[in-house]
Amino acid sequence: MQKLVIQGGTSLQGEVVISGAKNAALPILMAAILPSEPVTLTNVPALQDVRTSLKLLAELGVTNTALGPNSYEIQPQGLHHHVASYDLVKTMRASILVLGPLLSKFGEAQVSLPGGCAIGARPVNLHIEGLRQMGATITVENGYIHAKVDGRLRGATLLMDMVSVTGTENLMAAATLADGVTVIENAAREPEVVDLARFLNAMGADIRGAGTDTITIHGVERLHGGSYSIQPDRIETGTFLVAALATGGDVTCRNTDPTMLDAVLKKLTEAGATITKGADWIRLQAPTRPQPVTIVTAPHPAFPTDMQAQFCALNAIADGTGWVRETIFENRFMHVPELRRMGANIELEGNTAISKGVAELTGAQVMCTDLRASASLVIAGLVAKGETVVERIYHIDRGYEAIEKKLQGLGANIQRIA
Ligand SMILES: CC(=O)N[C@H]1[C@@H](OP(=O)(O)OP(=O)(O)OC[C@H]2O[C@@H](n3ccc(=O)[nH]c3=O)[C@H](O)[C@@H]2O)O[C@H](CO)[C@@H](O)[C@@H]1O
Ligand SMILES: C=C(OP(=O)(O)O)C(=O)O
Repeated sequence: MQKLVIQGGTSLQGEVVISGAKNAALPILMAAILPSEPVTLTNVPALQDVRTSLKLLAELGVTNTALGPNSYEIQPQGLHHHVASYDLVKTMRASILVLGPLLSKFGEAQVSLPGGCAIGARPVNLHIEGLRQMGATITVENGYIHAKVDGRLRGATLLMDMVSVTGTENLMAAATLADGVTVIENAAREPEVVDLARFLNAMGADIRGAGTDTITIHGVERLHGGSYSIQPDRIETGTFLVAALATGGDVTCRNTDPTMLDAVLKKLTEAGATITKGADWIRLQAPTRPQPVTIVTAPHPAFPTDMQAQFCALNAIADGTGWVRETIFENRFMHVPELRRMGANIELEGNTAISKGVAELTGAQVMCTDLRASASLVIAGLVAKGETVVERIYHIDRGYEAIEKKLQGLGANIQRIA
């Protein structure tokens, strides 16, 4: 199994180009089933999750042609199969995003239940309830969701019990081809929901209100083909900025969008960073040592759960005591015991990680448990004295394109070894 080997202690300097967003690319790839003509997607990040999505689509008959390392033509005309198998779904929870588009376009979908993962149980009851309200018959048997609809889905008013990002995306995508008007209330406001709406509208859908908590979708008979560029990854951007701050560096992220990162930039500033920004770039200049910060994760526009592990690594070396409270997932502190192995002084009290910053972390052999936990270990390794070996990096490859190459470009001493 591949590992990352990091010699810590170098401050990151220079420029890094941010990739397209994983969490925008995945719903858009699944929604590319919906149009009746080919769709060209650009700025698609080269990630394991994207490769899994393309494989899942291919099994349904939706083939693709790579037009370059980050662009694909998706051919939805071949859709002829309706089963998303456990073998693929178990490697990528976001496979659930195929449910709404497949049911809406094909009239039938059989999708393996994704099950829980390292960060929490992550049920999909809201996805299922919403589709039922739109007229689908859904049963769960033998670990699979079996969904069917006679004719088209029907527009409905869907009040979401909780804010769910992929729940909102699944229902919004399904509603584009439904008969009538669908209103999603208490919708997720994440920028990735907005990117999906923009994509679907570019293919002829009629979606209004994405980015607010009420989204209205007027169903249309068909979607056409076209081209779309995936938005930049705000979480990758935030991760590089935290790495820059933790290492006392000076880094500019290019091809990004500062407007999606307000909560993260606020916390970086509180930690002592000087932030400057333009339309598509953000520069971070670090102080000698970061100040501790307090963070409460919550749905957008509040602080994103996908950035809390990275800030745990930052608090670990800050000049004082800080804390991070996780309110979205029940088990998202798997990085804490690993950070402790590197000398961090972090206590867990319920859903809060309280960190007394230490002057120095020391390199160690550590193990990734999930995607963002992996990012926090890489950040800690960049700061630590000596060598850090990060194992099980298949987690990191799900969501960070060429992470070691990008960090090498900023001067880090990091190698991928087989
Ligand atoms: C591919 C993708 O975009 N993944 C993101 C998405 O995950 P994902 O869409 O899976 O996360 P949700 O927004 O759905 O989850 C929020 C909370 O709602 C709960 N819930 C969700 C659905 C449901 O049917 N029932 C239910 O109880 C979840 O267990 C969790 O506690 O949003 C999360 C929260 O910003 C991010 O961490 C993930 O990176
Ligand atoms: C939790 C994440 O992703 P997923 O929902 O794909 O597991 C993430 O991107 O941090």
